Amino acid sequence: MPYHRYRPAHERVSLPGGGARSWPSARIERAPLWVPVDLRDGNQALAEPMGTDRKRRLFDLQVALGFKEIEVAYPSASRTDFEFVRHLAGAVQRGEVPEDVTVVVFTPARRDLIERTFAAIEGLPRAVVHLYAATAPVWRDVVLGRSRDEVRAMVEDAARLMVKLGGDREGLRFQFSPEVFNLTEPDFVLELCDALTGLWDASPDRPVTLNLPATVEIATPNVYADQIEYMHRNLARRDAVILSVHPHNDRGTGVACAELAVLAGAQRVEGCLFGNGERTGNVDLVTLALNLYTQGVDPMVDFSDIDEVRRTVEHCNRLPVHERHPYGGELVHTAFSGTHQDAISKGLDAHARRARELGVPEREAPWDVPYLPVDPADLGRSYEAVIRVNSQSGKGGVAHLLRAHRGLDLPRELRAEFARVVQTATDDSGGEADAELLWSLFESAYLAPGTDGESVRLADWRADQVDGAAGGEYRFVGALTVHDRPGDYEGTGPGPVSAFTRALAAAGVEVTVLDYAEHATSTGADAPAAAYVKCRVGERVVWGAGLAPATLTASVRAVLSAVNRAL
Ligand SMILES: CC(=O)SCCNC(=O)CCNC(=O)[C@H](O)C(C)(C)COP(=O)(O)OP(=O)(O)OC[C@H]1O[C@@H](n2cnc3c(N)ncnc32)[C@H](O)[C@@H]1OP(=O)(O)O
Ligand SMILES: CC(C)C(=O)C(=O)O
Ligand SMILES: [Mg+2]
Repeated sequence: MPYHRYRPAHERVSLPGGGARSWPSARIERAPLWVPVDLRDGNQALAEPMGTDRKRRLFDLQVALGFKEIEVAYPSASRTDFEFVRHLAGAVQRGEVPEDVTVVVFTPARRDLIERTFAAIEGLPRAVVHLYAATAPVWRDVVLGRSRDEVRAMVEDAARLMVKLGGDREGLRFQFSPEVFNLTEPDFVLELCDALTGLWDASPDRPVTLNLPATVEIATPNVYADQIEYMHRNLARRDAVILSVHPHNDRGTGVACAELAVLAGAQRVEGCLFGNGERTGNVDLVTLALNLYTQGVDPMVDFSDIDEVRRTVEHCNRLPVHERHPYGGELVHTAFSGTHQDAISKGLDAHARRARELGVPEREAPWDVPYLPVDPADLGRSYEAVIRVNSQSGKGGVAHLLRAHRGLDLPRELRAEFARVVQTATDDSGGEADAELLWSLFESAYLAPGTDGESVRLADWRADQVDGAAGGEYRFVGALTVHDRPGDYEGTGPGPVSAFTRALAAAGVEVTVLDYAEHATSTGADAPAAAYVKCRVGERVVWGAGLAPATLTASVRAVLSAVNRAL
């Protein structure tokens, strides 16, 4: 590959002065103003741009999520976009849009298109008109065919026209974007921006938004941060400027660029939900907002039902969101691998314990679960999808699913034994074992072992405490069929299980119970019981399990399960 055709960023952009920068040691302690541009920048990148219905649906979603400034259209681009702004003007007048929400419309620096833009916002009580012009050298030379002075004249003419068309209108503000800011000479951007804030008479009461796009990413995020900090420190009328950024994602570092830009002084970030947009997309506002959230900072937008947000965005864009997309992708809270599942399962248990100790609901307890940077429940996700089992999984994940879906809390050794059963099945199928499949594997391995011709069958049994016996001796009496030879047998022992093993011994089946556990499978007096026993049957050591309404029956079934598995 001819890499020598490309030049490193430092040969293409350089900052005057260099040196002092404060962003590396800054922290983000509050959310910037997020401005979704899905309905303009995102929309212009779709094969089938949105019509009024889809645009309105996305707009309503953005309002519901809490965005306060929303770029809604490029009204001079198409009838569809123009009509959408007219539609919104009607909606605002009918009181369908909250009063603290402002719409932004986008225009190039061309007289006819600016006039059309102002016609679109007629009757809107609050709006931002966003002017853009290409300012970077290659764009000046190749696209516009204008010198720096000519570009400045073009931008100033456009800005004056905007003042003429709406300068004294209450509720109207202006915004400027020097296109491909990150490739433009810093002194030229400064010159243009200062000219515009002067021409538009920016004041703290009526600030101008200066939006500095990384239209095409070309460098590592620290370079963008330096460029933003340079503007932050050198802009005139700084207190009358809302410093905004607009990263794209060509190098896959749009999120990093936006975060470093905020550290460097940006107050406003434009982007799209789940990162739709030109080429590799605009920066993803969902990721940015939730990155803040998971640092304990109020993101000022609400993603507590992230799947609904994703579905709506997918519907409106007619584009899928990748399964691995940060925070919102189908699979991002799911672990398939054994050691991750084990850690998550232990982490969730520890979290529940911590909440109990603190006396707070689990949703309020501090979050510290391995491999899960955010509590899926905070995003409206259930824990069910967190752990999924395939051939890469181990006992932790298998045990977690059986507990979550069937209330079975297997003893540690049994987990390992059953995990091997599951591993064989998933290796054979090459696929996933969902909760249903796990249950049927458990049933056939433990609850009905050898059903087609069980070696030992039990019918008509009872286990009673022997009256007056010291220490509460038990007698077990039952009809046992061993290798198709039926007979009535009995045995006594200090507990019902040992009494049963003696009856088995009388029938010729030597069983020693090595370990035993039992529990209710849910809460409540009627909860079915589960019992697990580890037995030596002849030369073999195996686990058995039993489920029944009563603990005693579950225990007897567990021994029988072990015996049949061994034989
Ligand atoms: C980085 C960004 O996202 S910028 C936004 C890009 N978005 C879009 O382009 C979507 C909507 N665009 C459109 O519908 C059309 O391009 C229109 C209606 C704006 C203009 O259409 P047309 O008049 O047919 O022009 P065309 O689409 O070919 O655009 C190129 C022209 O715009 C000029 N131009 C490009 N940017 C600007 C600007 N910011 N201000 C003024 N003129 C500009 C180019 O120099 C070129 O002019 P030329 O024809 O004299 O060489
Ligand atoms: C803000 C505008 C000009 C834009 O979409 C970009 O530069 O990417
Ligand atoms: Mg853009």
